[in-house]
Amino acid sequence: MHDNVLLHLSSNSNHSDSLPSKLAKLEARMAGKSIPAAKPLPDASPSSTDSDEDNAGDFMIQASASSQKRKTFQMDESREEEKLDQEGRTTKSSRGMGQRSRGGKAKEAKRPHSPPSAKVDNGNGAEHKRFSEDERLKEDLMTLNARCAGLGEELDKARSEACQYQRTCQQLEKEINDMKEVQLEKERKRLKVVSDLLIAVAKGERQEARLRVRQDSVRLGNVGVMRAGTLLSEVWEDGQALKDIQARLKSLLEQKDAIEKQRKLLKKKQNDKTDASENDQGLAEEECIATEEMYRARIFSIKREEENTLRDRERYELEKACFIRELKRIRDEDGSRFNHFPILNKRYALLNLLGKGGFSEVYKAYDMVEYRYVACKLHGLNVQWSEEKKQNYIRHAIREYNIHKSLVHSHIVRLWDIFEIDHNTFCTVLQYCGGKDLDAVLKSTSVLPEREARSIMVQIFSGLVYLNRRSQRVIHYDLKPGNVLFDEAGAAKLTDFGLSKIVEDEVGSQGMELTSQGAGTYWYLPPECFDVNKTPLISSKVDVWSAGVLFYQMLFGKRPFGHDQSQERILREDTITKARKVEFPTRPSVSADAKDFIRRCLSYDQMDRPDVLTAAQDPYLSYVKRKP
Ligand SMILES: Nc1ncnc2c1ncn2[C@@H]1O[C@H](COP(=O)(O)OP(=O)(O)OP(=O)(O)O)[C@@H](O)[C@H]1O
Repeated sequence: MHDNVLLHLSSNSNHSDSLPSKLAKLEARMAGKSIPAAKPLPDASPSSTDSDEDNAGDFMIQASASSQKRKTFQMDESREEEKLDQEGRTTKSSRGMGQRSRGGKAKEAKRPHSPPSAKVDNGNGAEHKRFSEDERLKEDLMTLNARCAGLGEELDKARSEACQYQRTCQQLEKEINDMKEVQLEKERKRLKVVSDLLIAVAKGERQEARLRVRQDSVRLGNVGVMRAGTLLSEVWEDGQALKDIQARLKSLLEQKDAIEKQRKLLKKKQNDKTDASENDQGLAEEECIATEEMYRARIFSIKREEENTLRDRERYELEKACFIRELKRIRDEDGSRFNHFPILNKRYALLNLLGKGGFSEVYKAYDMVEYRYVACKLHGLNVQWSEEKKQNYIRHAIREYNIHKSLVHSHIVRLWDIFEIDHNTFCTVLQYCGGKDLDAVLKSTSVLPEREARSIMVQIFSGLVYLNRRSQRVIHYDLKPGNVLFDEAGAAKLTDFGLSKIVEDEVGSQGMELTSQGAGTYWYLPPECFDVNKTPLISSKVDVWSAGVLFYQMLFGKRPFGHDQSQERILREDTITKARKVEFPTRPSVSADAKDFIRRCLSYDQMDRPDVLTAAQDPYLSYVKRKP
């Protein structure tokens, strides 16, 4: 805005810049009066001007030039006014200028013009005319001088205003930059405070975890080191709780034995008293029956106690499994090269280790850009691997990333980010699930009530349906308890798409070729994946089988096929290839509908097994009862 005004004023000043020199010339001419007085004034008519250029002389030329300039000046003024009006920014000074110019015009209008006279024939008339011309020129000169001075003043004022504006702008710019710097510094401090607090909390949690483990190890046991020759190996040493349980069981057994002995003695006594009197016999029999009843009651009570103690032992085993898991986690955390609370990629503050997989460590972390907890999965390439193997692993991870990042569903863990840490390590950033994974749940409770297990199945199938309704269908292929996570609210979410397959559009109803045979966790894979005679054709029915195994495990605390077998033994003994019929334990009691659903999911032949979309519609998984 100010620039416009400036430009405008400076253009005016340019215009008036020429004025002083012109005025000086005019003044000089007037002072010198070098106009030849004897020369008659030319006829003012346009035709006479044309015909008599010598007679007209310099003065007339100047005069006509002067009036021409006046006109131009007036035009300039009116243009200037128009322009200012248009911009709606008429300053006070320009208003003054306008008034002045209007005053000037008024004067101009009042000023008697010297009409070209047809009868200029005597000296007096010419003298008079020259005099009035001189007067007019003087007046013009004064007006122009005043105008010139006014414009000069305005120019100075505008220049000083411009300088002021410039200084203000520079000042403001500096203030903005200072404020930005302060803001950045504050942000840095804030993040530092946040990360320091998070780290302090995480450190506290670490200490607490180690203290708990130390305390629990007295009760639950510990891993000790055993030396056999030069070989050192780790062995589990039972804790006091198991020793107490076993001592209690032993004592109960001894008590039971003692009572049994006494019972036998009593029986023997009864037999020996057969020769006593009838009366005595009656009394003795009464006594014997009462004693026998007492022994029986005692044995019942011992058995009850025994059952309770066995339950305690079961609980102990579950606690021990969790304890060992925690021990392993702490040991992995202590051995991790990321255990010093680093900030990765300038935004992820690593806190505590959540767990370690085959080739990865998963840390709980805080995203300081999005302000949320995340799980950072650090994939480490083994430095001893060949370059080809490393490239293979990276290709595999990128493939997994590309599949997983596009999945957005409430029952699928979100994948937010991926970045490189160093030449041999990269990190994927996942949605943090604050609950346990299903594996940990099953290690701590062995079986789940049917209602709870069914709800988890409904959620798993919700995720699977999403995978099968997308334009690019996905077979998860690695559904197992460790790949079902729970968030803080208890919602189940599928994760780990490392083995998943994309079903291409042209795949027929028979399914797609399984090219990566041998991968996966065998307890959870269907028979078709073990077919060695031909390249198996697979479909979403693989995930239906795995879901059936998961459901069975949640309800009965064990896997339906090869539960106690190692992966290697499952392959060697063709356990799954022989898994034609699923058997159910009698306990715990589970509804017939649940068993039927499991049977459908674990149909040996793919043709008989429902696909994901059909299984998800199963009445057993529907909370809304359908009308028959
Ligand atoms: N998004 C997550 N939120 C919270 N915990 C997670 C998350 N992802 C993984 N974990 C935990 O981190 C641990 C290691 O996970 P990871 O997926 O690396 O292991 P895994 O599945 O046991 O191994 P692998 O992938 O090699 O089979 C597990 O205990 C898992 O519960």
